[in-house]
This record gives sequence, C-alpha cells and structure tokens, in this order.
Amino acid sequence: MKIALVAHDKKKEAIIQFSISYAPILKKHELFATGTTGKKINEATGLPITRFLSGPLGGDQQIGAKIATNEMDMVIFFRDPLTSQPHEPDISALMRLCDVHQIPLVTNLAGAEVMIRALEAGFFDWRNLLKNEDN
Ligand SMILES: O=C(CO)COP(=O)(O)O
Repeated sequence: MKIALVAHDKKKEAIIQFSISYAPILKKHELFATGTTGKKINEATGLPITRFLSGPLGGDQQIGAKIATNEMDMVIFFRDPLTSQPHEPDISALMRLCDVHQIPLVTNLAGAEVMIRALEAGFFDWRNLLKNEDN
C-alpha cells in the first residue's frame, strides 16, 4: 500500500513516536510524506520515504495529485486544529480529494492507531482489487 504521512509542526513529535511504534508495519509499505515530516520520520526510524515538497510550498497538493490519479492508498495526517496554516486551502483540498476518491484518511493519532492496525489486519485489501480493475 502507498501511505502518505503528514504532520503539522506541533504534531511532528507525535507522528515520529507513532512511526517508531509502528515501524514494523510501516516498513512493509511504500511511504510518502510532505518534506519536513518525511525528513524527521526518516531520521528517527530509518524507514525509506519518498518526500514531496513541504506542505506550505505545495506538498499537500502533490499528495492530492497522487490521490486523483489513484496512486495513493491512504493518508495519515496529524493535523493541528489549533494553529492557522497559511496553506489551509491546500489542506482542505487534500481532504476533499480523499472524500472524492474514497481514500481512507485519518487526521489524528487516535484514528491513526485504528488505521494502522486495520491495515495490518487486511481491512484495506480492497484497494488492491480496485487497482487491479484499473489495469
Ligand atoms: O504543512 C504540512 C501539511 O499541511 C506539512 O508539511 P511539512 O511536512 O513540510 O512540515
């Protein structure tokens, strides 16, 4: 599965701890991230991660583009709801595209824990079926 990992600045430590805790699961998948989030997770875990631009410079939109073309299977987004973001329209657009294309999206740690365990249990195998239909 192709998984996008994204965290706003005040949630970076949380996504790092999450990634360390679930590295045994994450390492079985293809990981993508916005710029700074990906750098920090890679430094903390050694997991290979394809990095897009930093969020404010277009990274959320790059992930959105992958969703639009059915090249991303889920989004784990540690969002900071208490700090205004200069690129709020990009964030809304990313979440909207998840809804448009039925891409599983979580926006906080509690959801991410459920998502990653569901992933490991095979709950998202239907994504592979969809992709096979596209081919
Ligand atoms: O701003 C972000 C998501 O909206 C995250 O970007 P960075 O990972 O580059 O900090």
